[in-house]
Amino acid sequence: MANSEKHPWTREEFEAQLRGMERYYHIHHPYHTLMNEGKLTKGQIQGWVANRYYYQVSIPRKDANILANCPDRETRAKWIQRIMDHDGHPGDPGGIEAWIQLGMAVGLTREEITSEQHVLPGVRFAVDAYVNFARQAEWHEAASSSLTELFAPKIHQQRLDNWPEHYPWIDKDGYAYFRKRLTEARRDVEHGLEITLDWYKTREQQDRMIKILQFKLDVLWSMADAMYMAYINGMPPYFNVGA
Ligand SMILES: O=C(O)c1cc(C(=O)O)c2c(n1)C(=O)C(=O)c1cc(C(=O)O)[nH]c1-2
Repeated sequence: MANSEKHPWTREEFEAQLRGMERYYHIHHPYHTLMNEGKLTKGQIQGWVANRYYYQVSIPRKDANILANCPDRETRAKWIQRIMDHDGHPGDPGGIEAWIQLGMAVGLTREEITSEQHVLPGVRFAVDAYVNFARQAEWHEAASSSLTELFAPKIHQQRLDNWPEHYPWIDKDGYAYFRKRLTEARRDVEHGLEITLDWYKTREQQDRMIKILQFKLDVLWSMADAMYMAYINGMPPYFNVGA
């Protein structure tokens, strides 16, 4: 049956389909399962934190692209909060600073983190693909691509629950980022879902949204693949050709 002949999903069915995509979330990537089971070395944890920094600094640029393409004032007034969450505002140093604190808690220096010297090309390409998608896509589509955040509170909570036991060498002050995201991600998801469930009406459009969410899941999975190759297989780019 062609897409156009299929019945559209109801709001509830559509939301259930989106939530069902959790099976492809990076929580299931071996880099993350090893991390959650306490099986990563200090260097492998440091590699993850240093690389994820590039995601952290790119998220507000992604959100600024969505704002730039959005003619709806009410949406912009809400969406701008995401930029402030990460970049900070008076009274809150912001998520990027909290991530740097996490980096220092795992033994990296501020300079090592902010210089992006450890960021792998594969991670950079994956994250840049997300920012570029937000720049070029119709704004509802770009906004809806944030919905991997549906699955994020669980992964942040797992880290808060398991890291102190598995990685006692990490300074507890470093965990503020994960705590901060628990509430922020839930609020983001509420707004993101509202936009998404209102926007995609026909089954063809809803199927397209599933593909957009898959793209975003691919971004996160590909980041973890690049880190697995470099830090677990010991095969960073050019490892075999010498300096
Ligand atoms: O640690 C994680 O696994 C994880 C995943 C995601 C995500 O699912 O995209 C985000 C975050 N963290 C996060 O902290 C964050 O601020 C965030 C913003 C967004 C987004 O797409 O706008 N995703 C995520």
